[in-house]
Amino acid sequence: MFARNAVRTLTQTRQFSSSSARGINVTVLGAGGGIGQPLSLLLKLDPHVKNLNLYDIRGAPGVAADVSHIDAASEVKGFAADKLDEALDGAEVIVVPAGVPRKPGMTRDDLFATNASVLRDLATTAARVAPKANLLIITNPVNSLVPIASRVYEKAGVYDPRRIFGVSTLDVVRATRFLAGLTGTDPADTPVTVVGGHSGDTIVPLFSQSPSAKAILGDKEKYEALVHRVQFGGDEVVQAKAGAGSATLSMAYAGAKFANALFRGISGEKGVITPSFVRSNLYEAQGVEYIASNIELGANGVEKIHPIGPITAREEELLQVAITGLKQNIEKGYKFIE
Ligand SMILES: NC(=O)C1=CN([C@@H]2O[C@H](COP(=O)(O)OP(=O)(O)OC[C@H]3O[C@@H](n4cnc5c(N)ncnc54)[C@H](O)[C@@H]3O)[C@@H](O)[C@H]2O)C=CC1
Ligand SMILES: O=C([O-])CC(=O)C(=O)O
Repeated sequence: MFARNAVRTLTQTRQFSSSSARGINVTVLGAGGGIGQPLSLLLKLDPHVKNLNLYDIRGAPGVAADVSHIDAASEVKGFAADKLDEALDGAEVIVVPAGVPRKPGMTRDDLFATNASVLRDLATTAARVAPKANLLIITNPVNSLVPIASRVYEKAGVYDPRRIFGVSTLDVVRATRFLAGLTGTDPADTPVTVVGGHSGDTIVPLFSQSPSAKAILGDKEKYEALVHRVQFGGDEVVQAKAGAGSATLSMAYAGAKFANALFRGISGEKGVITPSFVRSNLYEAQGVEYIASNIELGANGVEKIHPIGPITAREEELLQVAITGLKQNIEKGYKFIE
């Protein structure tokens, strides 16, 4: 009796929604890591996924053997270091958490020296083997690595700006959770849009667009503390892990959540809207070619970039600070690739 109920409950409360599931081929690059392992687990549970290829320079076949025993429909395969082409063959969505994480005292930009080459090399192969796949970049610094990947695809003659995403969903998840913690509401009822980039003061939560944040907006001290916590939430985890890395579980959740939104868009669901760091003309006039804002996802990736919408004078100030930081981060990426 208990077992039957438990099984039914598990099936009925699938983690991610699937109004229109169709089989999608997904490859994870960096699947053996702190994010890669739980992310692979969550992708295995997503009913949109048909084939799940797990690649890493270390340990992917083991992770794949483990995840493949889970009783979900998708087929899981593991690929060792010298099998990158095979891992990418036929991919429609590529999720990349490959690279080094921060230790206390480091900024995300300090990861550039190592991760820029990792991303450039993986993107070069992805552009050759699966040029039409959607590329979801989790690796930091996102603000610089999305421009690098874009240039790699441009040089390969296969650039489609609608298909390269910087995953900034963890900022949305944090803003939503932290606000709900203050207001006592269910996070599901208090979504927050976060725009800008993914590091420190380039992260701009738009609490004025969340009705439940009204009381917080009126309390300057509380509001500023909340904004700061969203902008530097990553540091909180890095410090608490004390040298053992940065956010992995919440990031795996955020990565799987964004991937699920993309899967739904690809599968034909209308009105799937969430923030992501993408090529955008919203602030091009100010010299910024990439920025996170709400985007609508569809068959070809980014179907529509939504405007920032009405914001407060303080949010406009935060956005201008973000734009200054983003310009430098993007320029650094471009310089590296040239
Ligand atoms: N976008 C976001 O919101 C977030 C991004 N991150 C970033 O995600 C990245 C990964 O973090 P963790 O999983 O904690 O690190 P980790 O060190 O636990 O795992 C990274 C994995 O990447 C693999 N790897 C390294 N070079 C590779 C290559 N050339 N090809 C394939 N795999 C390769 C490693 O073998 C390792 O298994 C870091 O750069 C981190 O800063 C972390 C949290 C949030
Ligand atoms: O803080 C880090 O280095 C990892 C990250 O991007 C986050 O947790 O938002």
